[in-house]
Formats: sequence, structure tokens, C-alpha cells
Amino acid sequence: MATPRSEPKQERARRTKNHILQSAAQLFAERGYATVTLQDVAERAEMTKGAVYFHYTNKEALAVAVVQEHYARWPEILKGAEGNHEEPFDTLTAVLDTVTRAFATDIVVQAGARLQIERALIDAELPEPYVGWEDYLTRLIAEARDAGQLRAGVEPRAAARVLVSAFFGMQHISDVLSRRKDLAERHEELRAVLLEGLRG
Ligand SMILES: CCC[C@@H]1OCC(CO)=C1C(=O)O
Repeated sequence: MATPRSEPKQERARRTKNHILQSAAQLFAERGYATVTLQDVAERAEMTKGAVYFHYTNKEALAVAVVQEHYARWPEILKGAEGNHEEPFDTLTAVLDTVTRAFATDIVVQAGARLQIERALIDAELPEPYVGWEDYLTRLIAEARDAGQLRAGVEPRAAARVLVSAFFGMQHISDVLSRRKDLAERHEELRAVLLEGLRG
């Protein structure tokens, strides 16, 4: 990794730390937590193992950092997706479209999702997964209900739980069977069958 001589020390450290994190995310997403070693991360980052250790003392610390970065990205991604749609149901649709694009393109999101599944292998404190999505989608679906856009009899939290389960199952199966190459197509199916099935 090239380092400009004039770069301030703190900026150089931040950039190096991020480069290591991106390299680790690629490996965690490709191979899973168990098989990746710090030596693998050093090689992917084109750095020495010592330089990696300087920033992350062990593999658990790297996994925690990737998951934390995964969580940290969503408020901005979702704020952009919510935008200023007139109809709450349009907001819900736009959010799911945006989340799918993030899972299809963002290696930190892909690695974070896989580490959540493999959390039992990671000897570190990680946030409880999926519950934030359930609360967030419950709010959006309740707003659609209040605007008369939700099918009669649908309970927002139940619908949110079904959407979270369907989405994370979909993205996982797409990853396992096609490395997410068919994720957009599968998302269209989820939108047409499940999301439109909620519309009042
Ligand atoms: C609405 C954000 C929900 C939260 O942020 C990223 C993430 C990881 O999947 C979360 C979760 O699982 O609840």
C-alpha cells in the first residue's frame, strides 16, 4: 500500500487501519471466519503480519471491527433511501431496494452479514443481529398502515419479522448459490410476492 511521505501520521494510521479492515472483510466474506488467519489478512493487505498486529491484536478484534463498521454504515444508507417519498409504502419499497444494492455491492456489509451468522465462532461481544431491522421496518410498515396503504389485518411487527427473515434468508441463499449474482432477481421476486402482498 503506497503511503505519501507528506501525509500526517494520524491520517496515515487511519488509512492503514481501514485498508486492513477492507482486506479482512474481503476474506471473511469469501471464506468465513474460521479459516481466515491474520497471515491471510496481511497477505491480502500486502503488509507484514506485524503491521496488522499493530492495529488489530487478534482475529476477534478484526471481526468486531468489521461488524461495527457494518452497523455504522446503515444510518446514512437508510437516510438516503428514505429520501422524501410522498407515500410511506414507497419509502418501504425504496429502503428494501437500497438494502439489496448494499448487500450486492458493499464488501463490509457482506462480511458483516456472514459474521453475524457465524457469531458462535467468534469469542467476542457482538451486537444482537436482526432486531434493529425488525424495529426499523415495524416503524415503516406502521406508517404505511396509518396512511391506509397496508392490507387489512396485517400487524406491522409480524410483517416486519417476516420481511427480515425473508430478506436475510434470500441474501444468504443468493450468496451460497451464486455469490449474490442473482440477488437483484431474487429481490424482485421478494418485492413482487411479499412486499406487494402487504399493500392495502
Ligand atoms: C436498521 C439497522 C439494523 C442494524 O444495523 C445493521 C444491522 C446488521 O444486520 C442491524 C441489525 O441486524 O439489526
